[in-house]
Amino acid sequence: MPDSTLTFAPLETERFLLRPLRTTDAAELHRLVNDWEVAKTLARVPFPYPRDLADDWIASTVERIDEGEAYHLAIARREDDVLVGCVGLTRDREGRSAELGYWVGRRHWGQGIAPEVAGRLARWALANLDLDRIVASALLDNARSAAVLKRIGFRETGTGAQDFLSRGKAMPVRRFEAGRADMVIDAAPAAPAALALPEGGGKRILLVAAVGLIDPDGRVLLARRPEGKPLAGLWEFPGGKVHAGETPEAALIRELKEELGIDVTEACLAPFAFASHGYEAFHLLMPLFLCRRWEGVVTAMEGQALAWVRPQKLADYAMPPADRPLVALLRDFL
Ligand SMILES: Nc1nc2c([nH]c(=O)n2[C@@H]2O[C@H](COP(=O)(O)OP(=O)(O)OP(=O)(O)O)[C@@H](O)[C@H]2O)c(=O)[nH]1
Repeated sequence: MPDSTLTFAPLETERFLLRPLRTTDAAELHRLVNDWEVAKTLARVPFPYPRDLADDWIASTVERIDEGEAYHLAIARREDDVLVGCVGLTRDREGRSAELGYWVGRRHWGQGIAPEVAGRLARWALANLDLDRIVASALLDNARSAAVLKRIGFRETGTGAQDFLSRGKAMPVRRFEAGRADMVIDAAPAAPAALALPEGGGKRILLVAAVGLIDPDGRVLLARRPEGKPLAGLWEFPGGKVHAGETPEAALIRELKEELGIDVTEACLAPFAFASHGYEAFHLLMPLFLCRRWEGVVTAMEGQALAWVRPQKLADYAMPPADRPLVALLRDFL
């Protein structure tokens, strides 16, 4: 888990690297943020901004990344590591939510930096931290920031008031929110297993084969959907779409080799139950097999997080809505 600055792998975007701040960023950070045009839009930044505060702030961001509490990162140009601003996320563990914020130095405005970096951090967070939603706010008269949030998938939820350190008073703000469904980049699943459209229209049926792999201790394998896929960050049973001309068993054997590097035979796949669930863009039909025997070592071939989970603990993992009935059945059966 990227919970430490030692192990926190910088996030890449097309033009920038989002990396932990360093002590050597302090002078440039101070130069960029000690600017009324920037500070006046930020709730937690004083103006004027004392030079020492840059050092203290950088030290605190490093600590908070290590503790997994907040991820305030430098926006650094990939070609020359020049600092152009900051983007950050502060967690509220109880609410399974986090607050997104960002600023870009005035000399770097007009290049579309904010949507590029804020979108990347929000997608990363939903895929890798145990969050269900991200919130953000923009000053009522900051149309530019509101447009950034809308562009990356945030929905406007209302208005409110927030204390602004730079202004020394509470200011009216517009509030925004995004969950997994909002951040999806590629909402429509690829076509392969689309069965014919039902007469009279309606949603197409997507056939997906999945498996409950069970280890000798009776634990079930869950895999986390990686960033970039719909529902990123949710835990699911390994598997995938059934391609045209494939049986569910053949699809599963192929997917288990591709995703987990293991060999499974059809004889070891026992039909167990199925999920039938209406998503917005399609209706999912998903047979779930159980499997206790395979060859090879379970390996995250696509870098996805994996977890062997006791049946009673399955409910602690956020899973796609289609899986809920399957979890209950598994818990009773195992
Ligand atoms: N494998 C799997 N998919 C599930 C589960 N529950 C569930 O709703 N799904 C849905 O079934 C669909 C599976 O598609 P996928 O994108 O994983 O299929 P795939 O591996 O072929 O992906 P790819 O087309 O990106 O290669 C997704 O829409 C996913 O959200 C589950 O427990 N396991």
